[in-house]
Amino acid sequence: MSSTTSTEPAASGAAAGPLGQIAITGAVREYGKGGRRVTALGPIDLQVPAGEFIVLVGPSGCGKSTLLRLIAGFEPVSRGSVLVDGGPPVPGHSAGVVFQQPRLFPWQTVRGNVALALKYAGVSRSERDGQADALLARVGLHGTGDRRIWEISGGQQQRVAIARALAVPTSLLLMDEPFAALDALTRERLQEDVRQVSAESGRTTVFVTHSPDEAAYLESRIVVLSGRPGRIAADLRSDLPRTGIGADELRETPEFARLRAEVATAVKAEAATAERRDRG
Ligand SMILES: Nc1ncnc2c1ncn2[C@@H]1O[C@H](COP(=O)(O)OP(=O)(O)OP(=O)(O)O)[C@@H](O)[C@H]1O
Repeated sequence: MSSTTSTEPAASGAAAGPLGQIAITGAVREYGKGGRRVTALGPIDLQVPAGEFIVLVGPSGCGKSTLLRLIAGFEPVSRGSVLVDGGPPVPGHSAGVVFQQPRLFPWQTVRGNVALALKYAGVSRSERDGQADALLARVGLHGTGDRRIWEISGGQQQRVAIARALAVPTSLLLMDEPFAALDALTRERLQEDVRQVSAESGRTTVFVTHSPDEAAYLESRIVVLSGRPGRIAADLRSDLPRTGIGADELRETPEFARLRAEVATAVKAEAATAERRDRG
């Protein structure tokens, strides 16, 4: 992906604290009412310094997406607090979010999809197309602005979704299994690119995945959640070499294999514990 753009994350309002910092304290999310109340997540305590890239993994249904929605401000906490840049997150403003499905507007062009996000971010009409093209170039889609959504591949659609998330003027990027529906080759290319985009933009990034391989490839801080209600079971950090080494070469190192196995073992152990508990 190209690093040439003038669209850098902007300050997200008057909130105090370093831009992109996430502070989660005793956060719990419950669903339902009365006797049917279910704790889906927590309590969670998690600090993510500004500019850090963390990967969230855990058994199915443990609350990974719920945690992301709390950080995005799409849902409130039932107890505890989630602060972004020192204040409560504001939905649509505190974070750029990429979902498993690109969720693009099919009646808009590729450029139009990104320009719409820029419109909501308050960018003037005269600047939108230029900034949209710069963001598209940044995610490897130079020259595709006039194409229709149905004319581009699934991988390219997900790149448009990333460009759209980068259009949100915040220092936080949240990604919820964004590559799960893509073929292996496209997925690997996008993994490489997302690491680069995140590093170039300096955004704090929280990336949810089911895949131990993806987790190990993407980052050195991997947070493993337990089975429901999701709590932090492990906060793994590795010193895997990540600069001056190609993706294939990295995947062939014994350190990478060890980290991938460590993540897989931790997730399997949490899933087994949750299963035993659910069976009573
Ligand atoms: N709106 C809701 N109402 C009731 N329960 C919900 C709601 N959203 C999520 N849940 C429950 O909360 C739990 C956590 O769901 P969540 O989707 O966050 O898990 P996840 O780890 O992202 O799952 P997966 O890996 O399968 O995508 C699940 O048991 C789910 O059924």
